[in-house]
Amino acid sequence: MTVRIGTRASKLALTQSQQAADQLAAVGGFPVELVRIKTEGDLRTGSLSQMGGTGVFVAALRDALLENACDVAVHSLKDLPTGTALGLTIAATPKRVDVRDALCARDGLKLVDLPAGARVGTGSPRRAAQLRAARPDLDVVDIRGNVDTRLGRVPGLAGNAEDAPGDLDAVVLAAAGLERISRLDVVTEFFETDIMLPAPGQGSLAIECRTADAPRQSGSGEGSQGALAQALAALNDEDTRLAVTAERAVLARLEAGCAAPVGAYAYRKGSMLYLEAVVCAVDGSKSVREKKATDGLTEVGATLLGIEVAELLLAAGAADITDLAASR
Ligand SMILES: NCc1[nH]cc(CCC(=O)O)c1CC(=O)O
Repeated sequence: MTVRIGTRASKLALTQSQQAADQLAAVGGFPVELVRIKTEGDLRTGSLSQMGGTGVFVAALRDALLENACDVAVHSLKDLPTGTALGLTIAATPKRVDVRDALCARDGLKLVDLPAGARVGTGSPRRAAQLRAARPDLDVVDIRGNVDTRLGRVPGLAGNAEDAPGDLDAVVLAAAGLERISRLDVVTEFFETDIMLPAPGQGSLAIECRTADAPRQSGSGEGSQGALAQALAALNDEDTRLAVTAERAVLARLEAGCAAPVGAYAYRKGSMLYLEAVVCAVDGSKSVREKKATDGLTEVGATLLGIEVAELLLAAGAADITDLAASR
């Protein structure tokens, strides 16, 4: 048996798929190969909004799983819509890496050093809103493209000899993506979560497979599981699973679209799961922020925590300060 991992062809996707492949092969003892899946988002160059948002990247991989063109798909969890996919299961969330957003600026500048009017690029309304709240004098510019394209717009950060001049003073990217492609050298400041709450699921991967191949819940006879299911179970990190479950429950309860300016971060400490979430006005003028903890360290407990925090946000006026349904 060779396990086929379906992947997008971007550098970030290939890197994280290869890492998951190596780990699966190591714990499972079976051969693993990568299968490149072309997605609509890779083939077309138009705006993401016209294609239905980042979900298009995910949909092609899910189709490939259901059509048996691959056995496993590795997603960035923050790009996965909160709805479930019929016939598929998120079989593992490996231990999460750095959840923070990171400023990548010219000349080693930190946020406080950027001059008034400095042009800072991000395609994320969540990052734009929190940047503007911290520094209302910045010119936040909407950008898109893969990580290398974005870095290429800041002088000195492209990482190649024929460095383009660059039209931005800085960009904001997830530390996790930069870490995975070994480009943490471009970070000039890591934003702590009090300045910028990350996207729900940021820094975490979701390893998805057909439900028939997925590990069964404990208590239903582990010995009879297939080799793939056992290997997937070994890759799972339960604290990561609880945290991202709570974060994604906030999004789901808010019925927030993929471009809604919502941040959420949960983490387990001892016998408690802590969750903090924010909803912002995109212009940075207002935000509501709530936090809560639970000792219910189960999927259900984490989900209820997310729902409770979402309801606190709604009670505090979240729906009045921003268009929660915003998608692109
Ligand atoms: N939307 C793009 C995307 N999807 C996942 C990551 C990497 C970070 C992660 O895995 O959470 C990135 C790049 C970025 O936001 O800078």
